[in-house]
Amino acid sequence: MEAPKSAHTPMMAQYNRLKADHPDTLLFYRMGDFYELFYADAEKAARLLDITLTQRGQSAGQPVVMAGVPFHAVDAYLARLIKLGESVAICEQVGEVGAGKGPVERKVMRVVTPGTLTDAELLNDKTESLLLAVHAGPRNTCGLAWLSVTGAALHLAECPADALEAWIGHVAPSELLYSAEVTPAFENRLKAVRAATPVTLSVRPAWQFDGALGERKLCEQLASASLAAWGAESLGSAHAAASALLGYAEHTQGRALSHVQQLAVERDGELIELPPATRRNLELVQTLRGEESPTLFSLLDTCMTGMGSRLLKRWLLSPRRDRSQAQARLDAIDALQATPPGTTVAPWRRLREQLKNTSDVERIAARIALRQVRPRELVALGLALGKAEQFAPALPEGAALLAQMAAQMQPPPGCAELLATAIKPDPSALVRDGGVIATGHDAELDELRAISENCDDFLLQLEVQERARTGIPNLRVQFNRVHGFYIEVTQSALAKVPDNYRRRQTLKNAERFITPELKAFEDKALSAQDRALAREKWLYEQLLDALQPHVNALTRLAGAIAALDALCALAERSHTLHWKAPVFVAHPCIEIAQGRHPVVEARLAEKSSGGFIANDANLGPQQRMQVITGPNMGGKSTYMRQIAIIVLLASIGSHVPAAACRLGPIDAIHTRIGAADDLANAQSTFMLEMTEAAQILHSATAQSLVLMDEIGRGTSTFDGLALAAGIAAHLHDRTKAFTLFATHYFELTEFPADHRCAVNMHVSATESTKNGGRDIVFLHEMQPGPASKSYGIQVARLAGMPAAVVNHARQALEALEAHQTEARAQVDLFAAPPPEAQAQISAVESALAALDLDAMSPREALEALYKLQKLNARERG
Ligand SMILES: Nc1ncnc2c1ncn2[C@@H]1O[C@H](COP(=O)(O)OP(=O)(O)OP(=O)(O)O)[C@@H](O)[C@H]1O
Repeated sequence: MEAPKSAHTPMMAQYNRLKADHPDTLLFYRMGDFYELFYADAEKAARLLDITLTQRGQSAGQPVVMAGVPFHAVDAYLARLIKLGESVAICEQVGEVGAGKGPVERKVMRVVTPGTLTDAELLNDKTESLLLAVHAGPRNTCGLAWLSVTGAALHLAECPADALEAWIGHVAPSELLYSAEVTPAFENRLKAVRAATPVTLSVRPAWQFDGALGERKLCEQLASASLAAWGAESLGSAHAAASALLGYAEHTQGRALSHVQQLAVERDGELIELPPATRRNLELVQTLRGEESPTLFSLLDTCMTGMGSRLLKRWLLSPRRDRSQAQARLDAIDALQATPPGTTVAPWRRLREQLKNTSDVERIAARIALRQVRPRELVALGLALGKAEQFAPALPEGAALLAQMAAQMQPPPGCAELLATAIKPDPSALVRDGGVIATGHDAELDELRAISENCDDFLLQLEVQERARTGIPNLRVQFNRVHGFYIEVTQSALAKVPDNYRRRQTLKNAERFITPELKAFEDKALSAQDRALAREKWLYEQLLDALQPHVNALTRLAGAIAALDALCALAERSHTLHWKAPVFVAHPCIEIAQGRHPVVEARLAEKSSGGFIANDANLGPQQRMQVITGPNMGGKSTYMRQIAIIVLLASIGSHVPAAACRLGPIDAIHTRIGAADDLANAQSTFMLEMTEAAQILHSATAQSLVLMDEIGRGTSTFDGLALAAGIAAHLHDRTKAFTLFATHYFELTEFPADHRCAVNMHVSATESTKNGGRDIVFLHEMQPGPASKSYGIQVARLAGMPAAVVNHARQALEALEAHQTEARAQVDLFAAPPPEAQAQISAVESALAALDLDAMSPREALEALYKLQKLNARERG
């Protein structure tokens, strides 16, 4: 019976079933050599990838709209879609073609999403792609759980609900999961995060955020009976987030993440706070224009491996308040820099040579666990294991951290040998092409290969034999992939062809034949090839099984190599850029001798445009605030930023660009610099400026470093000045943070006069003798005291302002200055505001407070209530 017109074709019915399981994901449906997309997916893909949209045939009475990409180029298309924040479900043909009646069996093998990437082609070597799940828990706390699918550690944290954005900023995920049942207000906050940073939001069903399930899954993952060893047993909200996180990661990979066996719990208050504004303003990993270089990280990262770069970036963005870890790294750098007696080369140099070309053991280990590893990666892993054996003996003694790493540097026993004997030294890229398993690893495979390899000998022998038998001297016995084996005879010799030759193919000048003997050989050879390929696939799976027990040790080894690489890079940077070790002290201070801004210094060196002028900075209990004045372009921002960067570098355990540095405890680095309209959040420059300043005033403490650059400039002069004065006073009197306060308001140079922990500093500049003293020369030196002039007009002249405008401005300035001196009212900008009126306490309230309720009998309580009522009536007249 014919199917009704309204029914889908069997293939489209299969497609629809698969698509129903992945409604929000583009479905790549494998058809032969193409991945096809249908209907709305096809339209979307055509738009995003600029591929052709076609219509073919009909299903359910409708034309089938489709678009496709060739399977061999799929990685490039995936990369583009992922970059645009899309997710893709990859559906493969898993059944035998032509085995059954309907379409070949298909299955979604994995889902590629921005936060769960595993393919080397899609991942950036130096950047982790993180998946974060957030859960709005009870009592105003949020649970967070995050991981990198190609890493070994799962992270948990709980934070107050209002700190969620800061935590998301700290984790910087590529993809964020949240429950379908969060409140609209919560969802709006996440959407605001997405507007400001490139993160894909993925909504998951509410039941997946289940605390009990999460705890169970975590225990399973860590092979532990409880989470107590990690101090994570009571983090219910984080468990709920972990449940969704692991569920989703497993769903995308189509299997459990057996390699994730480490847990790290991050607690509020352990890290030095680096709010997103600070990361941005200090250009830590991205320039203000959004580029990857020049940044502090691009300057710092001379790591030899991707693992090292990723770890160094993590160190840079997660400095700890407790300095023991930083001190351990500093000790390790010392040991790496000390040239051992009897040698001339510092250990870091030799180790960096050895680290060169070491493959990404961390990601390869994860891909082994996920069974996605490619043959060539296994060869690279084998080479890395060989190298790893040399690292531990080359590590210098005397640093606890290095000793700890040496213990983890032992490659898992037997792993290198297994790889060397199982995989060919130069295997094909893909297992399905064959030529992957080494000769001698499996007798059956060797035998099957021998049959096809002996082919050449057999064909030669047959050729000699048939030439002799037929008397055709140019007869050839050959093979091609399409037609198999054949005997080729030219037209002129056809008369001599024996009876047992069967015609196989006619060409222009020749005929091709087959004989029963050749046919028998063909069957054997071809089936041997097929069987060899199937055997190789099976052996590869066996090899992956055999490698599973090594995954844990490989991951530990990868962590140790990455740490060694990052430490050697820090040692190299310190040597090349003449940095010095900081010293941590317990009392509050930031003391820097001859500090430099490393990125500006490098840029000046590149352009050979003069040396960088180093400057001291001294902040301590008696001098908590510097009010910094000086001309535009004088170097105020550079000076302030360099102090923050030196503090940060010291806090991660790096040497610093200074002659010396002593650093007391630091809990946060806050910055309010520059003014860029936040169009995405529809905030004006001034609004943004005030929002950021308000956040700083709320969260900074006496152990925070605060950079305020030209606060108040986004509004009228009086408003701006008044606000700047108020903010300075708050930071000085209440917050007591270490504050660098750069300003163009000269009035603020009076601030230190009656604020004893503030001092004036200025960047020096002078007028050149050329051009009638009208040009300015920046000296970039920080000097005590306020600046004498602002030189705005000279800077404008330097910038190429037309002479007429400059002259006009100069005259106007003279007039303004004369007027201001006469009319300046004596306003005390910094006078404390009158105390807020104390609310009067009523007689009823004080009587109520005086009652000792626990000591009263019910009767006494009733009497007291009558009295209070009477009192209230009297008070109200
Ligand atoms: N210490 C220094 N040594 C050498 N060059 C410097 C130094 N500090 C700053 N510069 C140079 O001066 C330029 C301007 O510096 P910076 O932006 O810090 O000035 P500014 O005083 O903050 O200016 P504005 O008030 O306009 O923001 C820098 O880009 C750099 O090239």
